[in-house]
Amino acid sequence: MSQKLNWIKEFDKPLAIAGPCSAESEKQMMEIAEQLNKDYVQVFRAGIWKPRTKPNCFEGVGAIGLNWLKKVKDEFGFKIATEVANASHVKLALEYDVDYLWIGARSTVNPFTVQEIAEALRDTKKVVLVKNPVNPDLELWMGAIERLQQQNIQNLGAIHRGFSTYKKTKYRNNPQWQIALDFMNKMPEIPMVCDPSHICGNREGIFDVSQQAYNFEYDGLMIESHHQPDEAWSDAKQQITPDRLLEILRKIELRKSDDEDAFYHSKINHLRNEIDETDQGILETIAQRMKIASQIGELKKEHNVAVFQPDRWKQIKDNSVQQGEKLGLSEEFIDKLVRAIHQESISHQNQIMNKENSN
Ligand SMILES: O=C(O)C(=O)C[C@]1(C(=O)O)C=C[C@@H](O)C=C1
Repeated sequence: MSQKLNWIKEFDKPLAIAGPCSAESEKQMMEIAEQLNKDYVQVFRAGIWKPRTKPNCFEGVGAIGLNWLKKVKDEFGFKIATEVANASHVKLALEYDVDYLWIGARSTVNPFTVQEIAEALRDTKKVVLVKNPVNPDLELWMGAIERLQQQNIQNLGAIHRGFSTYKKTKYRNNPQWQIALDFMNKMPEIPMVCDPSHICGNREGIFDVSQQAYNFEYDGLMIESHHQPDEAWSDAKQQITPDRLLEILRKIELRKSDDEDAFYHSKINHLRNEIDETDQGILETIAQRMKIASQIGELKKEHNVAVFQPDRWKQIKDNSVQQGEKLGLSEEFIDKLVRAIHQESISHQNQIMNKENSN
């Protein structure tokens, strides 16, 4: 936490940004603001301009909603936040003294858009948060932060909202935690906020994803909250009531980076040694497997047989998934692991084939 940018240290509790997916009416905004617990929620969010997948959907109330946001700020003392997707949104949001502006996942993918927003925000002291791009591209996410830094914008943060997939998983947007963890490693000063609403796409998973984020020492949460979630004009399935939100925020456990306790240290060091030895064994086993694959490669070359053998590959994959299940390893993990091993194996065999060809 200590090396993080100062803006995140302003609050005595972890950052919680909450409020409706979309501003719908002044009454809706005031009712939600009234119901959100001020001890746990510091920032009130509402979408004013909504980028929607399909045309003819509700695309946000537009600038009028900024009046309602401003009223929430004045009457309830929340800081206020909204999404901006172009320079005119930025201009209006600044006019209405919006405190936190975020760049949405569909904007982060486009460097022209990010550049336009960054230039419109030049020198601002407002907090600017960048959602991960919809596609799993760490460089694009970091590149957006760099564009903002180049415009002398210093109060920056990132929002992890998960990544689109063609094959639907239990998540609306697959978290792919490793990408966010890599981001935190490469930009340790940038606070990381998790958006479990967009990761889950439903109400049920929000606690687990939020807790997982805190298990990784994230700095805050952005959770969509509506006084009548079923009636919401956008993303109804993933919004939760202010009461449920409070329950979640109270229940979540925070984690620290380390513990001074001597017993903890000796125990974890011992276990980490065991991990190192096990990893060494895994690598030796994989290297041994590659030697066998190379022998198969030589044999195939002699007999003019193709490297890729779809039936055998399928058999290996199915067997591994079955074995993995017995060992408590997920199908998703086994699938990735055997694919990586197979890819390395066929690349060894290709080298053998090509080397002999060029002689
Ligand atoms: O069984 C083979 O033919 C191999 O070359 C081994 C192997 C593997 O590494 O598992 C590699 C390539 C084939 O597509 C199938 C399997």
